[in-house]
Amino acid sequence: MNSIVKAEELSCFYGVVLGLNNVSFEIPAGITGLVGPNGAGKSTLIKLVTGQLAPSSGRLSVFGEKPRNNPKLLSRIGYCPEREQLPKDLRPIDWLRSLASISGVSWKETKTMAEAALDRSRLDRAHWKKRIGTYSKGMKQRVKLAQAIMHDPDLVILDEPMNGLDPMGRAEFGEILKELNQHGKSILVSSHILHELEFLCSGFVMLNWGRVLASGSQIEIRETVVEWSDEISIRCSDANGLAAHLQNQGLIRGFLAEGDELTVWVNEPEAFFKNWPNLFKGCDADVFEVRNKNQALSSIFERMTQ
Ligand SMILES: Nc1ncnc2c1ncn2[C@@H]1O[C@H](COP(=O)(O)OP(=O)(O)OP(=O)(O)O)[C@@H](O)[C@H]1O
Repeated sequence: MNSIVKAEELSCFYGVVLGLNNVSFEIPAGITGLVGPNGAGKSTLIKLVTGQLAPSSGRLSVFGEKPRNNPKLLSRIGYCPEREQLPKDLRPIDWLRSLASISGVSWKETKTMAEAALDRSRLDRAHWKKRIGTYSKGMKQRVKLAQAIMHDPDLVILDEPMNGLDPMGRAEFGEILKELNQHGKSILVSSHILHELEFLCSGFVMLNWGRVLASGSQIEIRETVVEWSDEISIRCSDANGLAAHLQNQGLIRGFLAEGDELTVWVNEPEAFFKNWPNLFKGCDADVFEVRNKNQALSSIFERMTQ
Protein backbone atom coordinates (compact mmCIF):
# COMPACT_ATOMS: atom_id res chain seq x y z
CA MET A 1 0.00 0.00 0.00
CA ASN A 2 1.23 3.50 -0.83
CA SER A 3 0.50 4.93 2.59
CA ILE A 4 0.41 8.57 3.66
CA VAL A 5 0.41 7.77 7.37
CA LYS A 6 2.03 4.65 8.78
CA ALA A 7 2.02 3.68 12.46
CA GLU A 8 3.99 0.72 13.76
CA GLU A 9 3.56 -0.42 17.36
CA LEU A 10 2.90 3.20 18.20
CA SER A 11 2.17 4.17 21.82
CA CYS A 12 1.67 7.48 23.55
CA PHE A 13 1.26 7.87 27.31
CA TYR A 14 0.45 10.93 29.36
CA GLY A 15 2.40 9.94 32.46
CA VAL A 16 0.57 6.81 33.50
CA VAL A 17 -2.52 7.61 31.42
CA LEU A 18 -2.79 5.67 28.22
CA GLY A 19 -3.45 7.74 25.09
CA LEU A 20 -2.60 5.18 22.42
CA ASN A 21 -1.49 1.64 23.11
CA ASN A 22 0.71 -0.20 20.62
CA VAL A 23 -1.26 0.57 17.46
CA SER A 24 -0.26 -0.35 13.91
CA PHE A 25 -2.11 0.75 10.78
CA GLU A 26 -1.65 2.46 7.43
CA ILE A 27 -3.68 5.24 5.87
CA PRO A 28 -3.70 5.55 2.06
CA ALA A 29 -4.51 8.66 0.02
CA GLY A 30 -8.21 9.59 0.10
CA ILE A 31 -10.66 10.53 2.83
CA THR A 32 -10.13 8.52 6.01
CA GLY A 33 -12.35 8.59 9.07
CA LEU A 34 -10.84 8.31 12.52
CA VAL A 35 -13.65 7.00 14.66
CA GLY A 36 -14.01 6.16 18.32
CA PRO A 37 -15.92 7.10 21.44
CA ASN A 38 -14.74 9.86 23.79
CA GLY A 39 -11.31 9.08 25.18
CA ALA A 40 -10.55 6.51 22.43
CA GLY A 41 -7.32 8.25 21.44
CA LYS A 42 -8.36 10.17 18.32
CA SER A 43 -6.97 13.55 19.39
CA THR A 44 -3.81 11.88 20.67
CA LEU A 45 -3.26 10.30 17.27
CA ILE A 46 -3.93 13.59 15.51
CA LYS A 47 -1.46 15.38 17.80
CA LEU A 48 1.17 12.75 16.99
CA VAL A 49 0.55 13.05 13.24
CA THR A 50 0.79 16.85 13.44
CA GLY A 51 4.00 16.66 15.51
CA GLN A 52 2.48 18.25 18.62
CA LEU A 53 3.27 15.14 20.67
CA ALA A 54 6.20 12.73 20.51
CA PRO A 55 5.51 8.97 20.53
CA SER A 56 6.37 7.21 23.81
CA SER A 57 7.40 4.19 21.74
CA GLY A 58 6.99 2.76 18.25
CA ARG A 59 7.25 4.49 14.90
CA LEU A 60 5.09 6.97 13.05
CA SER A 61 5.71 8.34 9.59
CA VAL A 62 3.75 10.82 7.51
CA PHE A 63 4.71 11.01 3.82
CA GLY A 64 7.61 8.77 4.87
CA GLU A 65 8.98 11.18 7.50
CA LYS A 66 8.74 11.62 11.27
CA PRO A 67 6.42 14.54 12.02
CA ARG A 68 7.97 15.72 15.32
CA ASN A 69 10.16 18.86 14.90
CA ASN A 70 9.88 18.61 11.13
CA PRO A 71 8.70 22.02 9.80
CA LYS A 72 9.23 21.01 6.16
CA LEU A 73 6.86 18.07 6.57
CA LEU A 74 4.39 20.09 8.64
CA SER A 75 4.11 22.62 5.79
CA ARG A 76 2.45 19.79 3.83
CA ILE A 77 -0.17 19.31 6.56
CA GLY A 78 -3.20 21.49 7.35
CA TYR A 79 -4.74 21.16 10.82
CA CYS A 80 -8.21 22.11 11.95
CA PRO A 81 -8.31 21.66 15.76
CA GLU A 82 -11.36 20.58 17.73
CA ARG A 83 -11.45 23.65 19.93
CA GLU A 84 -12.90 26.85 18.61
CA GLN A 85 -10.15 29.40 19.01
CA LEU A 86 -11.26 32.07 16.61
CA PRO A 87 -10.81 35.81 17.19
CA LYS A 88 -14.38 37.05 17.57
CA ASP A 89 -13.64 40.68 16.72
CA LEU A 90 -11.84 40.07 13.44
CA ARG A 91 -13.21 39.54 9.96
CA PRO A 92 -12.10 36.20 8.45
CA ILE A 93 -9.95 37.83 5.77
CA ASP A 94 -8.05 39.91 8.34
CA TRP A 95 -7.41 36.90 10.56
CA LEU A 96 -6.25 34.68 7.71
CA ARG A 97 -4.02 37.42 6.28
CA SER A 98 -2.39 37.92 9.70
CA LEU A 99 -1.69 34.19 10.01
CA ALA A 100 -0.16 34.03 6.53
CA SER A 101 1.88 37.13 7.24
CA ILE A 102 3.28 35.63 10.47
CA SER A 103 4.34 32.64 8.37
CA GLY A 104 6.41 34.95 6.16
CA VAL A 105 4.08 35.54 3.22
CA SER A 106 4.21 39.07 1.74
CA TRP A 107 1.22 41.23 2.77
CA LYS A 108 0.10 41.63 -0.84
CA GLU A 109 0.12 37.89 -1.42
CA THR A 110 -1.80 37.15 1.80
CA LYS A 111 -4.94 38.66 0.27
CA THR A 112 -4.99 36.26 -2.68
CA MET A 113 -4.26 33.30 -0.38
CA ALA A 114 -6.93 34.18 2.17
CA GLU A 115 -9.59 34.81 -0.46
CA ALA A 116 -8.82 31.57 -2.28
CA ALA A 117 -9.01 29.60 0.98
CA LEU A 118 -12.37 31.13 1.94
CA ASP A 119 -13.73 30.40 -1.53
CA ARG A 120 -12.56 26.79 -1.35
CA SER A 121 -14.21 26.51 2.09
CA ARG A 122 -17.37 27.85 0.48
CA LEU A 123 -17.85 30.71 2.92
CA ASP A 124 -20.32 32.93 1.12
CA ARG A 125 -18.64 36.23 0.11
CA ALA A 126 -21.69 38.09 1.47
CA HIS A 127 -20.41 37.25 4.98
CA TRP A 128 -16.77 38.21 4.53
CA LYS A 129 -17.28 41.72 5.91
CA LYS A 130 -18.90 40.48 9.14
CA ARG A 131 -16.94 39.76 12.32
CA ILE A 132 -16.33 36.10 13.14
CA GLY A 133 -18.11 36.48 16.51
CA THR A 134 -21.41 36.96 14.64
CA TYR A 135 -21.02 33.73 12.64
CA SER A 136 -23.05 30.53 12.97
CA LYS A 137 -21.31 27.29 13.97
CA GLY A 138 -21.21 26.13 10.34
CA MET A 139 -19.66 29.39 9.13
CA LYS A 140 -17.02 29.23 11.88
CA GLN A 141 -16.12 25.70 10.77
CA ARG A 142 -15.56 27.02 7.26
CA VAL A 143 -13.24 29.74 8.56
CA LYS A 144 -11.34 27.11 10.54
CA LEU A 145 -11.09 24.98 7.41
CA ALA A 146 -9.87 27.98 5.40
CA GLN A 147 -7.11 28.45 7.98
CA ALA A 148 -6.13 24.77 7.56
CA ILE A 149 -5.98 24.81 3.74
CA MET A 150 -4.66 28.32 3.08
CA HIS A 151 -1.08 27.11 2.54
CA ASP A 152 -2.27 24.44 0.07
CA PRO A 153 -1.31 21.35 2.12
CA ASP A 154 -1.37 17.78 0.76
CA LEU A 155 -2.98 16.33 3.90
CA VAL A 156 -5.79 18.09 5.78
CA ILE A 157 -6.53 16.87 9.31
CA LEU A 158 -9.76 17.82 11.02
CA ASP A 159 -10.55 16.98 14.64
CA GLU A 160 -14.32 16.50 15.15
CA PRO A 161 -15.34 19.12 12.54
CA MET A 162 -18.96 17.92 12.41
CA ASN A 163 -19.51 18.49 16.14
CA GLY A 164 -22.51 20.73 16.72
CA LEU A 165 -23.52 20.91 13.05
CA ASP A 166 -27.07 19.99 12.08
CA PRO A 167 -27.59 17.22 9.45
CA MET A 168 -27.74 19.74 6.62
CA GLY A 169 -24.58 21.47 7.87
CA ARG A 170 -22.80 18.11 8.12
CA ALA A 171 -23.79 17.16 4.58
CA GLU A 172 -22.60 20.52 3.22
CA PHE A 173 -19.32 20.32 5.10
CA GLY A 174 -18.86 16.77 3.78
CA GLU A 175 -19.32 18.05 0.23
CA ILE A 176 -16.59 20.66 0.78
CA LEU A 177 -14.22 17.93 2.00
CA LYS A 178 -15.08 15.73 -0.99
CA GLU A 179 -14.30 18.61 -3.32
CA LEU A 180 -10.93 19.15 -1.64
CA ASN A 181 -10.23 15.46 -2.11
CA GLN A 182 -11.13 15.71 -5.79
CA HIS A 183 -8.48 18.42 -6.03
CA GLY A 184 -5.87 15.94 -4.79
CA LYS A 185 -5.92 16.56 -1.03
CA SER A 186 -5.95 13.63 1.37
CA ILE A 187 -8.14 14.09 4.40
CA LEU A 188 -8.10 12.61 7.88
CA VAL A 189 -11.26 13.48 9.77
CA SER A 190 -12.24 12.36 13.28
CA SER A 191 -15.61 11.85 14.86
CA HIS A 192 -17.10 9.94 17.78
CA ILE A 193 -20.18 9.30 15.61
CA LEU A 194 -19.42 6.86 12.80
CA HIS A 195 -22.69 7.62 11.07
CA GLU A 196 -21.47 11.20 10.47
CA LEU A 197 -18.58 9.92 8.36
CA GLU A 198 -19.97 6.80 6.72
CA PHE A 199 -21.17 8.70 3.65
CA LEU A 200 -17.91 10.58 3.29
CA CYS A 201 -14.93 8.30 3.90
CA SER A 202 -13.41 5.60 1.75
CA GLY A 203 -11.49 4.15 4.70
CA PHE A 204 -11.52 4.13 8.48
CA VAL A 205 -9.34 3.69 11.52
CA MET A 206 -11.59 2.61 14.39
CA LEU A 207 -10.24 3.25 17.86
CA ASN A 208 -11.34 2.34 21.36
CA TRP A 209 -9.45 2.58 24.67
CA GLY A 210 -6.27 3.57 22.83
CA ARG A 211 -6.35 0.51 20.56
CA VAL A 212 -7.17 0.02 16.87
CA LEU A 213 -10.27 -2.17 16.56
CA ALA A 214 -10.23 -2.24 12.77
CA SER A 215 -8.73 -0.29 9.91
CA GLY A 216 -9.04 -0.34 6.15
CA SER A 217 -11.61 0.38 3.49
CA GLN A 218 -15.33 0.01 4.24
CA ILE A 219 -15.30 -3.28 2.29
CA GLU A 220 -12.27 -4.62 4.17
CA ILE A 221 -13.85 -3.80 7.54
CA ARG A 222 -17.13 -5.41 6.52
CA GLU A 223 -15.26 -8.56 5.50
CA THR A 224 -14.02 -8.97 9.07
CA VAL A 225 -17.60 -9.65 10.13
CA VAL A 226 -18.45 -13.30 10.38
CA GLU A 227 -21.68 -12.94 12.28
CA TRP A 228 -24.88 -12.21 10.37
CA SER A 229 -28.03 -10.65 11.71
CA ASP A 230 -31.36 -12.19 10.81
CA GLU A 231 -32.72 -8.65 10.36
CA ILE A 232 -32.45 -7.41 6.77
CA SER A 233 -33.56 -4.05 5.40
CA ILE A 234 -34.72 -3.83 1.82
CA ARG A 235 -35.54 -0.59 0.03
CA CYS A 236 -37.96 -1.30 -2.78
CA SER A 237 -40.88 0.02 -4.81
CA ASP A 238 -43.53 -2.25 -3.22
CA ALA A 239 -42.72 -3.30 0.36
CA ASN A 240 -45.95 -5.22 0.99
CA GLY A 241 -45.79 -7.04 -2.37
CA LEU A 242 -42.19 -8.11 -1.77
CA ALA A 243 -42.99 -9.22 1.81
CA ALA A 244 -45.81 -11.44 0.52
CA HIS A 245 -43.50 -12.87 -2.15
CA LEU A 246 -40.84 -13.79 0.42
CA GLN A 247 -43.38 -15.13 2.87
CA ASN A 248 -44.92 -17.42 0.23
CA GLN A 249 -41.49 -19.00 -0.28
CA GLY A 250 -41.15 -19.60 3.48
CA LEU A 251 -37.99 -17.46 3.64
CA ILE A 252 -39.03 -15.04 6.38
CA ARG A 253 -40.71 -15.38 9.74
CA GLY A 254 -41.74 -11.74 10.10
CA PHE A 255 -41.67 -8.37 8.39
CA LEU A 256 -42.33 -4.66 8.86
CA ALA A 257 -43.28 -2.52 5.86
CA GLU A 258 -42.86 1.25 6.22
CA GLY A 259 -43.13 3.26 3.00
CA ASP A 260 -40.46 1.97 0.62
CA GLU A 261 -38.54 0.33 3.49
CA LEU A 262 -39.14 -3.33 4.20
CA THR A 263 -37.52 -4.96 7.24
CA VAL A 264 -37.62 -8.75 7.21
CA TRP A 265 -36.55 -11.35 9.77
CA VAL A 266 -35.20 -14.23 7.73
CA ASN A 267 -34.75 -17.87 8.60
CA GLU A 268 -31.24 -18.28 7.16
CA PRO A 269 -29.54 -14.88 7.08
CA GLU A 270 -26.27 -15.65 5.33
CA ALA A 271 -27.88 -17.79 2.62
CA PHE A 272 -30.54 -15.12 2.10
CA PHE A 273 -28.04 -12.30 1.74
CA LYS A 274 -25.80 -14.21 -0.65
CA ASN A 275 -28.69 -15.40 -2.80
CA TRP A 276 -31.03 -12.44 -2.73
CA PRO A 277 -31.14 -11.57 -6.47
CA ASN A 278 -32.62 -15.01 -7.20
CA LEU A 279 -35.04 -14.89 -4.28
CA PHE A 280 -36.67 -11.72 -5.64
CA LYS A 281 -37.31 -13.19 -9.10
CA GLY A 282 -40.97 -13.40 -9.98
CA CYS A 283 -41.89 -10.38 -7.84
CA ASP A 284 -42.86 -7.11 -9.58
CA ALA A 285 -41.24 -4.87 -6.94
CA ASP A 286 -38.05 -3.02 -7.91
CA VAL A 287 -35.36 -3.55 -5.27
CA PHE A 288 -33.00 -0.61 -4.70
CA GLU A 289 -30.95 -1.66 -1.67
CA VAL A 290 -30.45 -4.68 0.60
CA ARG A 291 -28.66 -4.26 3.92
CA ASN A 292 -27.89 -6.72 6.65
CA LYS A 293 -28.14 -4.93 9.99
CA ASN A 294 -24.84 -6.34 11.23
CA GLN A 295 -23.08 -5.44 8.00
CA ALA A 296 -23.75 -1.72 8.43
CA LEU A 297 -20.48 -0.11 9.48
CA SER A 298 -22.10 1.54 12.49
CA SER A 299 -23.42 -1.82 13.65
CA ILE A 300 -19.97 -3.40 13.27
CA PHE A 301 -18.47 -0.62 15.33
CA GLU A 302 -21.17 -0.88 17.99
CA ARG A 303 -20.44 -4.56 18.44
CA MET A 304 -16.71 -4.02 18.54
CA THR A 305 -17.02 -1.46 21.31
CA GLN A 306 -19.44 -3.47 23.44
N1 LIG B 1 -3.12 16.12 28.21
C1 LIG B 1 -3.54 14.97 28.74
N2 LIG B 1 -3.16 14.58 29.97
C2 LIG B 1 -3.55 13.40 30.49
N3 LIG B 1 -4.37 12.52 29.85
C3 LIG B 1 -4.80 12.87 28.62
C4 LIG B 1 -4.41 14.10 28.00
N4 LIG B 1 -5.00 14.15 26.78
C5 LIG B 1 -5.71 13.01 26.65
N5 LIG B 1 -5.59 12.25 27.74
C6 LIG B 1 -6.21 10.93 27.96
O1 LIG B 1 -5.83 10.09 26.88
C7 LIG B 1 -6.93 9.26 26.49
C8 LIG B 1 -7.22 9.51 25.03
O2 LIG B 1 -7.70 10.86 24.90
P1 LIG B 1 -7.98 11.57 23.51
O3 LIG B 1 -8.26 13.02 23.80
O4 LIG B 1 -6.90 11.25 22.56
O5 LIG B 1 -9.29 10.82 23.06
P2 LIG B 1 -10.37 11.24 21.97
O6 LIG B 1 -10.74 10.00 21.27
O7 LIG B 1 -9.88 12.37 21.15
O8 LIG B 1 -11.58 11.71 22.87
P3 LIG B 1 -12.51 13.02 22.74
O9 LIG B 1 -13.44 12.73 21.63
O10 LIG B 1 -13.20 13.04 24.08
O11 LIG B 1 -11.60 14.19 22.51
C9 LIG B 1 -8.07 9.61 27.42
O12 LIG B 1 -8.08 8.69 28.48
C10 LIG B 1 -7.72 10.99 27.92
O13 LIG B 1 -8.26 11.22 29.20
